[in-house]
Amino acid sequence: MFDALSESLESAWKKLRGQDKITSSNIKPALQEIRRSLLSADVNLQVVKTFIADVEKAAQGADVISGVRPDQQFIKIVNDELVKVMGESNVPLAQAETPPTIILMAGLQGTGKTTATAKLALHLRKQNRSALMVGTDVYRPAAIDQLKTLGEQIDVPVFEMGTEANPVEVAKQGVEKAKTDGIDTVIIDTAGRLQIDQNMMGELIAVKKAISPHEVLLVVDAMTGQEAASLTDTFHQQVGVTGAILTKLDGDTRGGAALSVRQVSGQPIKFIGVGEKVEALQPFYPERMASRILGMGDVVSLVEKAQEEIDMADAEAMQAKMLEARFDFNDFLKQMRLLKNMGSFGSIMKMIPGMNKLSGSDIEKGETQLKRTEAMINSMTKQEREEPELLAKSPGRRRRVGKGSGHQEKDVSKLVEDFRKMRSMMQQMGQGEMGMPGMGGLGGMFGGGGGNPMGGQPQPGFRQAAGSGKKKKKKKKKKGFGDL
Ligand SMILES: Nc1nc2c(ncn2[C@@H]2O[C@H](COP(=O)(O)OP(=O)(O)OP(=O)(O)O)[C@@H](O)[C@H]2O)c(=O)[nH]1
Repeated sequence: MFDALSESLESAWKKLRGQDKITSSNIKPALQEIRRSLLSADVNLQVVKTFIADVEKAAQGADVISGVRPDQQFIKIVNDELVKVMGESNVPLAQAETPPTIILMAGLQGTGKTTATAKLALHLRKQNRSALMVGTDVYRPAAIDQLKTLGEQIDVPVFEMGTEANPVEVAKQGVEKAKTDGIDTVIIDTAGRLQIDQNMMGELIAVKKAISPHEVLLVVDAMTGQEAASLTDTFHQQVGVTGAILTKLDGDTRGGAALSVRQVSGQPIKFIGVGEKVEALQPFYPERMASRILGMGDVVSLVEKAQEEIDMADAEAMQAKMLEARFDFNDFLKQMRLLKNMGSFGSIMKMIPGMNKLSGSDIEKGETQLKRTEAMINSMTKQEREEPELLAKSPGRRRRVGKGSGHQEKDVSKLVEDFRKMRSMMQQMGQGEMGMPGMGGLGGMFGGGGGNPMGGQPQPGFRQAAGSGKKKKKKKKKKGFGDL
């Protein structure tokens, strides 16, 4: 089934490919395919409709990006919207200022509530946080036994009062026990029913009222499919949930429930269950789920490709700016952030030929300098970032920026001077000299030539790169830095 879908989606993209830009009419066939794809991934119909409307809106507002084909741009828009709807990644559990943190588990029978209770307890234990699990399912003796077995397995205590007790009382006393024992987090497992039923809801509401939990986690079986939306709605309306755990994602479901749960409740999915074992709990990452819901490997690679093209178009625009000396502090900051996103300064430096012998203290100095530079740029006005000459001309402005960022006027002065030198050097450089498009900015940041906004020693190799002699280029190779 997925293959057939993949083909029809692919043909929809192809139709878009020949267009000049995205328009509301030329994306219609592709939208139809996405709609079909989401429905077959078990996303609720209403949720699909809202999502398609959002994608249409985002596509209409999209600018033409030179060098990027409309189909690539559009698929990226779809992916980004999907990620956006599914919210933040890796949202942590609530933590009470004064322990114990109280977590109430809710959900239908068989969704994996008890297993998820143990998975969470183990997750907390791994973070050196102590946990107590409380079994309030008095209707099924097997439920309490299951919790006790899991508790022994992960070495986490279980509080229970047998099958004659009142669940609200068990929950209250469980919390008291956690307080007395100085436990960090108490997780209350509750009884489920096969379907929503008022007794279950009434009991959950009463337990919640009695213990005022910091977190109410709805456990949803990812195989639930279309039902996930109405189920989430009922739990959220009646009990109020603060997050969800989506279980059984190790199965072959496409995970459309994730989109429904998130969109209906507006609450984050905090974890996913990926197996029966207690270790099989993972943080929720919207990007991964978006790929899974879109379902097809080739769609994922299309998104990656689209991302690459967009980055490349951006890099080319940046390079054109450098060559025309229009490169300003905003661009510089962007390059710095790009560098940060790529990983630690040290790990990137080590990837540069000839730079792998940098000592730990060199790397530390570089990192500190990056932070200082960023702080100074952040203290500049919008106009100053766009026109560095303003700072070059005015000691008053430099003093203000220095003060705002915890530096002295002379530091700002040096940054501006180095930046201007670097920029004029960039202008002199031909594209061939820069190796990869867009990398010139990074070269400058690593302390290019006479201008060195990093504050490190000028790099002879880089300065030579500005020249055009072949001999000089050979020499530079040895030093390595100019290879950038
Ligand atoms: N494959 C898979 N199975 C899971 C996962 N989570 C739970 N299960 C299994 O699903 C079944 C039901 O899990 P339970 O934890 O007992 O479900 P529950 O919601 O507590 O059910 P009640 O106690 O009856 O309300 C068990 O066989 C679990 O091993 C998961 O992430 N993946």
